[in-house]
Amino acid sequence: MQKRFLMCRPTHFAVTYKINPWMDPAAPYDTTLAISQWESLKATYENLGHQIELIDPIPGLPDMVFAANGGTVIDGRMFTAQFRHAERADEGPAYRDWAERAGYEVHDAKHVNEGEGDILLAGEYVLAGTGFRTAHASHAEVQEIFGRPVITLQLVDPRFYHLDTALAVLSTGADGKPANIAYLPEAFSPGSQNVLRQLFPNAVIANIEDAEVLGLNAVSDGENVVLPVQATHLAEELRKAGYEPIGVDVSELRLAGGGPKCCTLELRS
Ligand SMILES: CN(C)C(=N)NCCC[C@H](N)C(=O)O
Repeated sequence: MQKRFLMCRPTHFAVTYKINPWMDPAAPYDTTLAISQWESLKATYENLGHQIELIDPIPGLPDMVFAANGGTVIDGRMFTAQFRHAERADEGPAYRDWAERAGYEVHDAKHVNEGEGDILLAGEYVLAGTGFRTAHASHAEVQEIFGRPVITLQLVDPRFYHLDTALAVLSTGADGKPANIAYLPEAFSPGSQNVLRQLFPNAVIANIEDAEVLGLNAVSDGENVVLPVQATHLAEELRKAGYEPIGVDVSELRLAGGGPKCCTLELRS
């Protein structure tokens, strides 16, 4: 199923502050390598037939490459992001302006939420993470704006601070398969694990080694799943479940705590 994605070239990528456990401002990073890894990710999507839109990177916003945090776009409406940390605050208006210029109906967030980092459409439900970044109060905003049932999921491990570091949507229901996900159970509270088991009895279960290379930060079109090449166990499980795993190396971006999905905001008209 062909998709439309918004991406941001990591021209100004850097690790100069620490807002998640993956980031170490004292460690070396390589912006040139980050750019070439990102170019390969973009080419991977294009080879799969997906359409890519680009937003201009802004100097001084080193995490802007993580476009998935820039908002949530469903049914031609954008719910804007409001970042938890001051270091990323200016990204919200930048993505908002892009959406307005592109003709989306823009709905401004009243509460902290980090876009598709924590808000994922999975069939008839919107799965919404909370615990580290996105405020629980924003889940009600999402439900009101998109008119879809929102399922709150409680994240419990600071390494998996966004929902899309612990859970990937594999099929949406719109791609001819029943909605399905892959996830790391222990990244969620016991109650949330029960909810996920009930809603997705056929989910692909990842292990901690997959999650530790951000393997669940994956992008699926219902058939092909683009994921970090280092997540070999998850790739095998996906293959067994009938998906085609496509490994990409975005290890330089992992130094900031992001993977393929983080670089990819889905635009749903
Ligand atoms: C799942 N998504 C979108 C992400 N995990 N995004 C990466 C954000 C990385 C950034 N340094 C931060 O900590 O906000």
